[in-house]
Amino acid sequence: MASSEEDGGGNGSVEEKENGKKRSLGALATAWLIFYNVAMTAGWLVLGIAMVRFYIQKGTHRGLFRSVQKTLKFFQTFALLEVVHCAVGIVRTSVLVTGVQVSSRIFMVWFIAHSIKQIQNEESVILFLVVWTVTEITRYSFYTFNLLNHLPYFIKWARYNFFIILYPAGVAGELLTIYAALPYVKKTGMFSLRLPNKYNVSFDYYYFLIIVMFSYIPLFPQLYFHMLRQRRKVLHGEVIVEKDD
Ligand SMILES: CCCCCCCCCCCCC[C@@H](O)CC(=O)SCCNC(=O)CCNC(=O)[C@H](O)C(C)(C)COP(=O)(O)OP(=O)(O)OC[C@H]1O[C@@H](n2cnc3c(N)ncnc32)[C@H](O)[C@@H]1OP(=O)(O)O
Repeated sequence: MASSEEDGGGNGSVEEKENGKKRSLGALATAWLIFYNVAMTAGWLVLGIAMVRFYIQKGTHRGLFRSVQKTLKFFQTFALLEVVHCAVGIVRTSVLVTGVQVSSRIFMVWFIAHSIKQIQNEESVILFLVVWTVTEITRYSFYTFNLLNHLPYFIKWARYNFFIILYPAGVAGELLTIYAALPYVKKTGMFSLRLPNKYNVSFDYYYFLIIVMFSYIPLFPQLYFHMLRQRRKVLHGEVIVEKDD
């Protein structure tokens, strides 16, 4: 998975550097991105406030996922547009990096937390929810202020430092949640297709989940090192020289 610098990408501000020159992002694209990022910041803020209020009022995490799930599903699914942004080139980040990040989140929301009610009260669900919320409030406000050319340093700092802890914590929450789902999936055979059937195809969701868990081993470091490279570039001004080949 190439880094965005290696792709020649990794830029979505009003003015983009291209081959050493500055390139203006169209007014329409900029306006859309500002709208998108403001909406996403607001959405994740609403989610964060709802979680804090729930915990203060009820004094427990039980029922928290259920109470915030509509907002979570809406805004996390809306993030599919990020892959579109990369694909159409208004945000020059790698489609692959963004695709892995967004699809793993969509998978967690719809095919794990939504589909398996029995695991919704696990502490690990709250762990990834809190981690995602802090990450996304920081990330979308970073993009918004960056597009407006008024980026406070502490937001930039938070964007490129919080992930050092939050990424492994989020991954731990996600993996523990999938792990907690395994016995239920095995017992019920959900989303599985057994032979014989008219399609002559068999699929076992239980083993699929185990493969997904193992796929974190090669994929997560790629995302983490991508962010470390972004951090070096943005906070320390390091230029990553493209290879000729
Ligand atoms: C079907 C089953 C699939 C199962 C797959 C299983 C494998 C899963 C392995 C992966 C595990 C992931 C786990 C994960 O979910 C856990 C967490 O998220 S924990 C929380 C911590 N996470 C993070 O901090 C990362 C959050 N995500 C991201 O940051 C991005 O999604 C990522 C693509 C990883 C990196 O983003 P990007 O490359 O864009 O980096 P930058 O933020 O530095 O941006 C680069 C430039 O692009 C501009 N940009 C990007 N997006 C926008 C936007 N929306 N609006 C405007 N501009 C944008 C940005 O400003 C930068 O421009 P510039 O260089 O000018 O500053």
